[in-house]
Amino acid sequence: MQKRVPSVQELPKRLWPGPEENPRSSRGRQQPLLKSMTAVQTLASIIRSCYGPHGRQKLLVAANGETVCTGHAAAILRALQLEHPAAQFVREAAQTQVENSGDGTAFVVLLTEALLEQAEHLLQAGLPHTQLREAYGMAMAEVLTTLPALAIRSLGPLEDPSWALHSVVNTHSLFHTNHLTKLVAHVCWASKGPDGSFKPERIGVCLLRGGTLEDSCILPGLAMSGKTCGQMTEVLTGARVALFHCSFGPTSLNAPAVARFSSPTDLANFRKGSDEALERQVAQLTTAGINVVAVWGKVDIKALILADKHGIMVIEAQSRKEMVYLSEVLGIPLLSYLLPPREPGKCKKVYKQEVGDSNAVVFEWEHADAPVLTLVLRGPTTEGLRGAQQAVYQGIDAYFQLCQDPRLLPGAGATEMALARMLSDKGSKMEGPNGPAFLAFARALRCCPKILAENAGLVVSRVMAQMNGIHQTGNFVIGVGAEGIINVAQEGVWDTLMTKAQGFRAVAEVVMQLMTVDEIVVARKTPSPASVESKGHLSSEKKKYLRKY
Ligand SMILES: Nc1ncnc2c1ncn2[C@@H]1O[C@H](COP(=O)(O)OP(=O)(O)OP(=O)(O)O)[C@@H](O)[C@H]1O
Repeated sequence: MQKRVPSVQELPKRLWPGPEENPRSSRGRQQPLLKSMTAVQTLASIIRSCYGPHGRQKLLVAANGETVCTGHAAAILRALQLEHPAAQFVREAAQTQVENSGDGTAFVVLLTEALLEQAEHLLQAGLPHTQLREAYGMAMAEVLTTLPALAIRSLGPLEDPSWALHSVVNTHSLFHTNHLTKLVAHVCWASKGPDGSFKPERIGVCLLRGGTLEDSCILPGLAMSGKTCGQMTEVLTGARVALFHCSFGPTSLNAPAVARFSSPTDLANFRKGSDEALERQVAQLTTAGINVVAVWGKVDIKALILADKHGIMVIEAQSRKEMVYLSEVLGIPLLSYLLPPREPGKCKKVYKQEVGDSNAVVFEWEHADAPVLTLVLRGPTTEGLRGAQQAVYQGIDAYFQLCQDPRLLPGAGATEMALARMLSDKGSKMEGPNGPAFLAFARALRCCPKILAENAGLVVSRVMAQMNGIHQTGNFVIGVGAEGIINVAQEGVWDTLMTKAQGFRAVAEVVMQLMTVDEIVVARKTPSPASVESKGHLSSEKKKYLRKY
């Protein structure tokens, strides 16, 4: 039977009657028309409590066993093992957002959910998919056109960026945020090239356990956590580096040979032989011009004595990630045998640096593309340091965005509220199905300030009513603070225009796509037809392996 499309006059009536007057409402609630609705709602319910500066943190244990305490949506999404394809799809969009702009992950997930919820409501009321998509597309275009007009501040080319980065760095950090924001601003500013260009890869971030976040500092070049082992603690000119992820000592225990001894002389000869081999290996490094060796593994005392004899500086690294990064910067491989690399990694100098009671090793280069500064983060726990590291990366990414487009929007939900007001004004004057769709879009946008208020423990209805009242007067710098509504311009809460615009585009793409899906069919790995047929259950097996959500 063909579905009847409601007339233009009929649709608004269907959208706003009481529950008893809407014959489809109760039926619709049991069976969502948008098949991705439940999965997206579940995903959003995980992220919701982390949104904004009063959001909660999650203690995550990733699949590799690494623990991190974070409120960053990107880290939470990364740790989730999602099975539902729609949830995976939303996660991918949110991850693309964070890869492109470093921020706005939660925004993408939460606004997607809110828009789908509103779309579901309109579909239940009988609005055809095609018309809904078209109207949502028009509303999104209005949002993207209006957005630049709301950007009332911009970062000057010679201005200290601390004020602009404060809310980005501050959102998920618990302590000493001013100090951290100042460090991020300083490191970004000072690493700019002579032509004023800014490259995030010119900044290193090093985590050093010990002290507090207040003890964090900036070092020149690339600093890594680790200690120098022998007498050589610095190479101040022409450093030639080799990197190893094996022990710095006799040939690895993984070697296939098994030594068999029948007398003490055999043992003495074997020892002499392996000592000679080790001496040859260290001498080979010197011949290849290596004078600095960084090792992700144990440092053997005999090998260290030989290294000292040959004037090689030996560094015992403490983080594999830092070794991988160093290998990328130097352009040399991480070797698993004690052999010289084909080409040594070159840098100007390498030296030991004490930071409080911890040790770091600094690499400095002369060429322009190498890291020029490292922000060294201090703190008592690795989990806390990882959270601070994420805040630092978000700050660096935000500065990168501001170098491309310096415009900033009022934060704390003020921009979303202003856009909602604009769409409501337009929608209420529109004829036909576009009107309800614009109003639904506006309701979805209000989810952002609503969640901020919820997470701050405020009375949501009161805050929203106050905010709405002031926005109606044309004052669009009113957002949600810790104790109620705030003037974001006075409080200095800003979001970058680029991040917000990219976020809206990402949401548009996901929502439009998910609205077209009428069924989600997942093909499971099927057993071979022979084995299934032999059991005589082909049809039921087929059903089992072709699962519908
Ligand atoms: N001090 C503050 N007071 C009020 N609102 C703030 C403050 N700092 C940040 N915000 C607001 O919090 C919102 C951003 O929250 P959050 O950082 O949790 O979301 P996100 O950027 O989408 O996600 P993520 O940072 O996890 O990628 C923005 O609207 C921002 O303006």
